[in-house]
Amino acid sequence: MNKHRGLLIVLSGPSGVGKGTVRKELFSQPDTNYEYSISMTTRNPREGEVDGVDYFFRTREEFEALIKHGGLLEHAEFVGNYYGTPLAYVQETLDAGRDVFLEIEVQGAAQIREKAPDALFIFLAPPSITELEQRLVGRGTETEDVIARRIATAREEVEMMSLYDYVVENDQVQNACDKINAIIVAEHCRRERVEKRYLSMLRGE
Ligand SMILES: Nc1ncnc2c1ncn2[C@@H]1O[C@H](COP(=O)(O)OP(=O)(O)OP(=O)(O)O)[C@@H](O)[C@H]1O
Ligand SMILES: Nc1nc2c(ncn2[C@@H]2O[C@H](COP(=O)(O)O)[C@@H](O)[C@H]2O)c(=O)[nH]1
Repeated sequence: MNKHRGLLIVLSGPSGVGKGTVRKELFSQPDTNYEYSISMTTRNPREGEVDGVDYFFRTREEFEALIKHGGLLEHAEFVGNYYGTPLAYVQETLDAGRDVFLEIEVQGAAQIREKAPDALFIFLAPPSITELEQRLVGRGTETEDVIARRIATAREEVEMMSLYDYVVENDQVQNACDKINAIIVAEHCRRERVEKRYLSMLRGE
């Protein structure tokens, strides 16, 4: 069994900022050594999305049953659909000493702040709200009405960025990935230093 518990990494930010794009780029790198937690949602799959790969697509009844049975680490209702993080996978992976990467919206991140304050919280910020809107329109996956609701929500979400450990602007995908990787490495080093200091204190050094 591994001595260390894995690190829980939470990447959050408004819809359309590029969380999924950045996450896919991070996970396409051969030396990535954290695991992606696949979320559950009640929204309909977009073209090309696969159940069990992009999301676990479930009905509202199935999702609500899981909430009732404590099967989710966090969950939120976002623009009319439920989204949540299955608890068992996160627990098992962290217990096995592997880092887990979550890509979630801000209400869910706030719940994790309460339950797991030692997680690492990174807010992915857009260069501007205008650019955010252009990205959502350019993605072409939502109706005008849903885009307007997501932008209205985004205006509130960006107010929350000061609650995060780090804010990374997604100006260019590769820049954002490099910064996120550097933050994760730095966080591991910081934790090692804290642990060493604590152990030497216990030994009375
Ligand atoms: N740095 C960037 N510069 C320009 N366009 C980008 C950048 N990052 C992502 N995009 C584009 O913005 C759109 C939204 O990106 P993406 O779907 O990754 O956002 P998201 O934050 O995961 O959205 P959601 O939260 O709705 O799932 C996509 O069309 C993507 O190609
Ligand atoms: N609180 C959670 N939010 C999640 C989770 N998985 C994804 N999301 C976020 O929801 C919105 C909308 O996603 P979309 O795929 O419909 O565009 C976006 O901000 C996602 O990051 C989750 O498990 N919990």
